[in-house]
Amino acid sequence: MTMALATKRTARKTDSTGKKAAKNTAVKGTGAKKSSGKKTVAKPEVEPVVALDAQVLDRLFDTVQSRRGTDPALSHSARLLSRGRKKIAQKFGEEAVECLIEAVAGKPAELVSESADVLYHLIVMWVDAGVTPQEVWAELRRREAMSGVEEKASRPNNTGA
Ligand SMILES: N=c1c2ncn([C@@H]3O[C@H](COP(=O)(O)OP(=O)(O)OP(=O)(O)O)[C@@H](O)[C@H]3O)c2ncn1[C@@H]1O[C@H](COP(=O)(O)O)[C@@H](O)[C@H]1O
Repeated sequence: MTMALATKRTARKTDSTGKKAAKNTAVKGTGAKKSSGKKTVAKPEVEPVVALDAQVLDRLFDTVQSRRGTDPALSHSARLLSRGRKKIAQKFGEEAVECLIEAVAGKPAELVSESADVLYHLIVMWVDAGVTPQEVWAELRRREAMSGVEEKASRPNNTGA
C-alpha cells in the first residue's frame, strides 16, 4: 500500500499545484483587459502535462513484462504474477472498486490516483493472460469508426436490451 499512498499524495499535490497555476495564469493572462468592459478568459501559458506522455501504458507494460519470473522480494509485479491468475484478477477488482468509490464520492484527485492503480493492475492482468497493449489499442481504433450504439447492435446475440 506504500506506493498507493505515495501516489495519492503526489496526485493531490499535483492537483492543488495545477489549480494554483491555472489561477495565476488567469490573473496574469494577456487577454484579461479591463478597459473593454468585457470579461475575457485568459489563455493558459503552460501546456497540459498529459499531452507529453501518451505512451506511458506501453512502457508500463514492458516494465511489468520484464519483471515476470524475477525476485518477488524486489518487484511488486513479480510478486503479483507469481501469485497466479485468480489473485491478479482479485487485486484488479479491488482496485476497480476503490476507483468507483472515489468517483461516486466526487473526489477527482483520489480518482486520478485510483485510476492509476486500476491501469497498473489491468496491465499485470494483460501480462499474465498474454494480451498485448497493441491488441487493445487496435480494438479501440476499430471502435473509433462507429458509435457505441452501433457497436452494441453489431454484437452477436444482441437482444436489443
Ligand atoms: N504503477 C505501479 C503500481 N501501482 C500500485 N502498485 C503496487 O500495488 C500495491 C497495492 O497495494 P495492496 O496493499 O493493495 O496490495 P498488496 O501489497 O499485494 O497486498 P495484499 O494483496 O497482500 O493484501 C502497492 O503496494 C504498490 O506496490 C504498483 N506497483 C508498481 N507499479 C509500476 O510498476 C513498475 C514496476 O514495479 P515493480 O514490479 O515493483 O518493480 C513501477 O516502476 C511502477 O511504474
